[in-house]
Amino acid sequence: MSDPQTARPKDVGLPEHVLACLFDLDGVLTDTASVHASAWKKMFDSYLAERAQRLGEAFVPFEIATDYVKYVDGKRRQDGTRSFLASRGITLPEGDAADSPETESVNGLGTRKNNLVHEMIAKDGVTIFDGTFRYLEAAQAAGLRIAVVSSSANTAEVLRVTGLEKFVEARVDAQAAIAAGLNGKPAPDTFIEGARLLGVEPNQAAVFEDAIAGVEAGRSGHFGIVIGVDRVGHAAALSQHGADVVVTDLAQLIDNRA
Ligand SMILES: O=P(O)(O)OC[C@H]1O[C@@H](O)[C@H](O)[C@@H](O)[C@@H]1O
Repeated sequence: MSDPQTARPKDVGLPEHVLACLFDLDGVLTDTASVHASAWKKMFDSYLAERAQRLGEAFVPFEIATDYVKYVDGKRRQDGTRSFLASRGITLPEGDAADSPETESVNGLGTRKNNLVHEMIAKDGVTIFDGTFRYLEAAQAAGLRIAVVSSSANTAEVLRVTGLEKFVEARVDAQAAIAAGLNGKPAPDTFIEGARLLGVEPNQAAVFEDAIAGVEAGRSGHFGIVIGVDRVGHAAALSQHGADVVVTDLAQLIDNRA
């Protein structure tokens, strides 16, 4: 349990009642939202092109600026797949986790995309944003507890290859959420679980999110503060959907504090 007497949340630009930080991973701590976005585009474009040809329809590509941000970003893999397909009026069978990448199912398309993510990470590694280490070190020094709450099934791997795992006291990822029967973002369940694991109430925790589904989860869970992290120029949408404050890098919270 964090000690309210010794925690100094002001040092990292957070309100005094905040005792813990719940960080999303992709797009907040690591530049992996862009990796996911490219993999989604590659997978959906190849699927949509093949489908259009088969059905004699026009091919309308997947757009990162609109389709990814609106339907996929921040959600669990299957939820993102289903949500984008629904926006195009396409319904596919769910299938299951064992589906091969060739299977025309929600899980099969998800596997195709996941294979691309693994190829990209193996080839190019993972980039960490400028302010990430500085902010995590400062948050730790300020006595704040730290959890990562991500929809990605690749969370543990990304934390390991980046060396960020040493900061993380609790992790709620796709596997943990599914095992515990928690709803994915935009439901607040996974952030509530992160707060619970750190021994704080939701209103004593700050949520850090770059995705619309994520700030919506922060708002509906009544957390202490929701910090929107805008890496792609969607600050207005983050504010509209639940961010109390929007920054373009975590270090701004230290540099611009009152
Ligand atoms: O396919 P994964 O690694 O389980 O990730 C699912 C989702 O995880 C989220 O963290 C990302 O914002 C999404 O872009 C991604 O699609």
